[in-house]
Amino acid sequence: MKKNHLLDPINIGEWNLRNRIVMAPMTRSFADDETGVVGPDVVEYYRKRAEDGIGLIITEGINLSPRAKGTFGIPGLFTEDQMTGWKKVTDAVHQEGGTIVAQLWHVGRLTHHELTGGQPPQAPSALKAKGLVHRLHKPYEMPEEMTEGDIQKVTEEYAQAARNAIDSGFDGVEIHGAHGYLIDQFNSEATNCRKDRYGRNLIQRLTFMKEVLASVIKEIGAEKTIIRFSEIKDDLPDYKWKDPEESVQAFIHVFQDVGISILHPSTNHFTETLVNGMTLHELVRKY
Ligand SMILES: Cc1cc2nc3c(=O)[nH]c(=O)nc-3n(C[C@H](O)[C@H](O)[C@H](O)COP(=O)(O)O)c2cc1C
Repeated sequence: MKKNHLLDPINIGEWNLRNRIVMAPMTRSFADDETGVVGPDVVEYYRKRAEDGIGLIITEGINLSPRAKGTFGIPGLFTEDQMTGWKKVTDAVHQEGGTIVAQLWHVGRLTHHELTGGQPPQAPSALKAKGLVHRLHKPYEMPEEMTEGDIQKVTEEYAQAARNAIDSGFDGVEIHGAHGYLIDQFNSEATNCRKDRYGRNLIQRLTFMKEVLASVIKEIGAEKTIIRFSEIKDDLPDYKWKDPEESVQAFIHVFQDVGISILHPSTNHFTETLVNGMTLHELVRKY
């Protein structure tokens, strides 16, 4: 009989995981909405998952700045109080023998000024998302097109949030590059019509993701960094990569260029887009 390795230890990056069970990132909206600080309920939530034996916990998406926030109750990693809150979570998980990484999230255009302290949403291009803001139930607003200065600032915020994660006791970070949020808005031709070096064609659209990854890796190292990416955009359910094989190849080239090797493809909804009979995971493995 073929041996099942699910409960065998495995080394990934810098982590010696006790088994191969990974908890997917899941937004819980448990944080104090005003401060983005997590409380004892969040400590207990993650402690329990570690006690239950999960090998690697990837947290819910965490805001890297006030402007990154897309709905109510999302925690942050950009103030001292937020870091103090997370330190209690990471201590509790480590006491249970677990490993935990922080998923860093910026929603880009998928928000509203009522959620971001009065600031308008920002995005690669001034293209408004269809539909209503999650739980605010108001239409999305026209985002501000980011200048090169804005792009530089947000890139630095990713690196700072990654540093804050390590200083709060996390074992690493996952960069949320999937599901139609800011990085994905740069990656996709549906949401990026820039004419500068961040747009124009597939390779250049991936420049923002590449620079974010490079700045995070410079700050904390590639051995502590995961990238999540996907085809599906929550706000554009019918969107499909025009040429999935070309897209996956371009993504993998970026990952190789910056030296990141811990990949988290989100296969949610990819199943209809089998390429030559291959799933997204098989395609990723091919390149
Ligand atoms: C309640 C809920 C919240 C989620 N929040 C996030 C999130 O914060 N970040 C993220 O990358 N994915 C998020 N997801 C997607 C999950 O990580 C996962 O990809 C999805 O449930 C599909 O599962 P599968 O990948 O096993 O098919 C969320 C899913 C659920 C059900």
